[in-house]
Amino acid sequence: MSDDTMQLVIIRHGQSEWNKLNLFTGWTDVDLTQEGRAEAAAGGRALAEAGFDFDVCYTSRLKRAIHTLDIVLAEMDREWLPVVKTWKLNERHYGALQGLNKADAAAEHGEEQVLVWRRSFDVRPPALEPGDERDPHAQDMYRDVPADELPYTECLKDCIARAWPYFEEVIRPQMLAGKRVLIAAHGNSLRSLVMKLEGLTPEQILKVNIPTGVPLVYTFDRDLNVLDKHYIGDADAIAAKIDAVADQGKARG
Ligand SMILES: O=C(O)[C@@H](CO)OP(=O)(O)O
Repeated sequence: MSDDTMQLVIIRHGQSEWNKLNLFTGWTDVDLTQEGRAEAAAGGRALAEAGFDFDVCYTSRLKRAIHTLDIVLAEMDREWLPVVKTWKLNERHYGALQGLNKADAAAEHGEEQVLVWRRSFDVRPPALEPGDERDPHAQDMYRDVPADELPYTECLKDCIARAWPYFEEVIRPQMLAGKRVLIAAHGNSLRSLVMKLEGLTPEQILKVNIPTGVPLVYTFDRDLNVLDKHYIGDADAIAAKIDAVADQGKARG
């Protein structure tokens, strides 16, 4: 890579237990399935085989992303790299939908409504009630976060409002300093970054689905203009994975 370009690799966690069950997940801290661990390992091997290396890694506070990163780094023999875990890269909070089956929700409320909840830019899912057992205010993992910053629900716009400033203030300076950055995060926290990095409109981001466990490589100039973007892996298999994510919101046929 020449001095006037910057590299960023992002990877969505591998299949989680609730991806497998097709449940709205958000901030629910579920682990990877065996298939999810295998996806993460394949992603790590693909990065190693393509000659990628990193200087610093970022992930969320949720174990499905943390474990994905651990597995990727193990495959690359880079377990010693610094890793920053931040709630700002957590999945979008899915409010009171967390734990509901997406296909059941489509059967009950209609596929259009589920598409709005899943992919609209600025419509929030129904919020958690304060005191709900899923309320992040009551969870040890967020005890250092100011209470007024913790959500009861989030639309993509809300997720961008926390994830993008973190990228701008923390990650971008690392890239400008020449550090090669790897981010392991979630479908919608990564869609937040993709929307801003690529300057997409709300209509364009609606159609963007990120496959599990596949590294996505960006090359930028120093002003963060995208020069190149590509997934690493078999194009047909990746397209099938992207379609599978889009289809999760359909009622069972
Ligand atoms: O349930 C979730 O938290 C997300 C990611 O798995 O799902 P969706 O793709 O429906 O936004």
